[in-house]
Amino acid sequence: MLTLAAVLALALAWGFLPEFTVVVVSYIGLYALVAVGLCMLTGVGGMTSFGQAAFVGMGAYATAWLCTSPTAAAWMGPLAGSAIVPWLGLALGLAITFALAWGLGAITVKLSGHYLPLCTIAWGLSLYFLFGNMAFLGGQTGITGVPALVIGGYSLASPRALGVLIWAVLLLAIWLLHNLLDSREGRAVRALKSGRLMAESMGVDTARQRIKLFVLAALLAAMSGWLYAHMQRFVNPTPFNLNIGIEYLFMAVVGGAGHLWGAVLGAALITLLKEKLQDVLPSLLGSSGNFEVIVFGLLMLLVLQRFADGLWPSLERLGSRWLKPDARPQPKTVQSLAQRKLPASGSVLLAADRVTKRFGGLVANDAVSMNVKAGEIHALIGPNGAGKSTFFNMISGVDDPTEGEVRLMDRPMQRHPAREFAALGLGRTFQHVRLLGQRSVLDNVALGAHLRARRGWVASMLRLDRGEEAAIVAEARRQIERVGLAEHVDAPASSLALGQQRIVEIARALAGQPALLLLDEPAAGLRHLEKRALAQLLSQLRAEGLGILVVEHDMEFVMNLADRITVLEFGTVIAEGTPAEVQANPRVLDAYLGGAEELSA
Ligand SMILES: Nc1ncnc2c1ncn2[C@@H]1O[C@H](COP(=O)(O)OP(=O)(O)OP(=O)(O)O)[C@@H](O)[C@H]1O
Repeated sequence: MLTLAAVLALALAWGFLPEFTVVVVSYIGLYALVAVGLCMLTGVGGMTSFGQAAFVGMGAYATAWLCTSPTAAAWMGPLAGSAIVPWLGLALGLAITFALAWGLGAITVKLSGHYLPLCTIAWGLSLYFLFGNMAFLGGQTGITGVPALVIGGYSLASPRALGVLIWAVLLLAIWLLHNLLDSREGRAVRALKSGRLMAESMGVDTARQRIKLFVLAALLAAMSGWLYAHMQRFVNPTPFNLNIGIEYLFMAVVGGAGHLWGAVLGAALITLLKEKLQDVLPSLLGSSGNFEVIVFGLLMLLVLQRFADGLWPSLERLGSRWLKPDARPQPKTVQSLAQRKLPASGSVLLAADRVTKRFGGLVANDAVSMNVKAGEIHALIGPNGAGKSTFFNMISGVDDPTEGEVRLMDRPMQRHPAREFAALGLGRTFQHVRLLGQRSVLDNVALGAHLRARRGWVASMLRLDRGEEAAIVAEARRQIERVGLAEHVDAPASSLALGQQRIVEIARALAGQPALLLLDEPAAGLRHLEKRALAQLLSQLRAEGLGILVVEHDMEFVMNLADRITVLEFGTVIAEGTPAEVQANPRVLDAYLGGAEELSA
């Protein structure tokens, strides 16, 4: 609301603002366009890039070259010099950026940790030097004589006219990105930040999403470069160097990486701050040194120290004291999501045949064979270090067995990624809870339904996915109610107790309508009554025909619930049978220290 009011006020005042202010506000718009792309890349997707300035340069140089080069003019024939050329320049800039960002992204975004930011520095530097060393791009002097944009015969030569286009493009970009974030694809993009394992297990193709995000941020930067070239009317390499790339990152982070309006705030603050420092410092400290760079650096340090999440979240908190957040509109009729036909009760869903996993000399799983059938709860137990988690990884696509075979729904699954397991009907939870802590329970659970819907990025951006999105949200609500967490539906996931977070993970798995559910220590951290409710829920799921495999240390829970139990010790199956058979097995009793009491719960 407040942001809308601010934008409206700016629109009304636009005609009356002094020329200098108009120029500054237009620059803020240009920088903000790059910063919102970075906000998606870094704040939402968790990938840091120092190299965005190079993409801005790509957009600027493409149009500058096309508009001024005699070679380009010869290619264009009668079109040369017409008002359409800058628009062709935009198409050229976006096309080159798209191809380059896709290529660079394919190589770099696979890298994790500090390697990715280092790579962005490397290509950011390379592209910057390329601009300065290419004779046809004018070397260090650059290209002059870039024409003004013309729309429908109306020239955008003045900053006041071009500024309107810049802010229109920025607002359109924010609207599209906001829509994207509020969709199934947006949830998939957000999931990237919590690591590949969780996202892939929900059916998200993480490599593809990361590249798409990277290309999106690069295209926004190129768009900004195009507008910049037609505002400045000349280009040279200086505004596209690494320092500026770092400043763009500052804008996104100071504003509040992950918040689109935070990027606009960051762009405004940093532009105004630099402007003021350049004015004030020389008169205070003399003009012999670049003091503004030093003071700017120190101020950034202070802001980041005080507001680690950026300024926007603090502003939002302040605003929420006076303004109620907009309620999510609830559609009256909701279409239903694709339904999976569950396999017949008793059919084998998962079969592990002599699965062996070696870590160097250590055999974590030694020829483990077991199966899970539809309509049964199968428990996998064993002392610490017995190899349960390793086996869990083998049967969920996280890791491949050294030997042996895993079949899911009768299909061999070697070297298939976790998302293909999810597509075949495997839902899972994690030993160490993997939720997006800042997002609501509803959002987290809705991610589980990712594979039950189809709409992609473009449909999401244009809000053509509303029917499907409403169906996902309705399904997520249904699953949250089913697991008994209805009162927490809008709470951030991290505000729940750890035991409840495990239940949220179960609801998320259920939202995918799995045929087989793998639960890693679901009862850990639950209180007695909560465990009873969980046991009831799992029994109900079994009655509905789901196959459930539970890895669990709580013997009372397991013995009262499971139909069959497999016991692992030192990576080997030492027993398999009903709870009564397992409890009477001397090898099992031996395996558990003081096992007699522990097992006969
Ligand atoms: N990535 C790995 N590299 C080397 N060794 C590993 C790796 N993962 C597991 N191990 C080893 O394999 C063995 C089995 O570990 P695993 O985590 O599967 O046991 P677990 O039964 O799940 O134990 P817990 O109940 O404590 O979770 C352990 O000795 C462990 O140290």
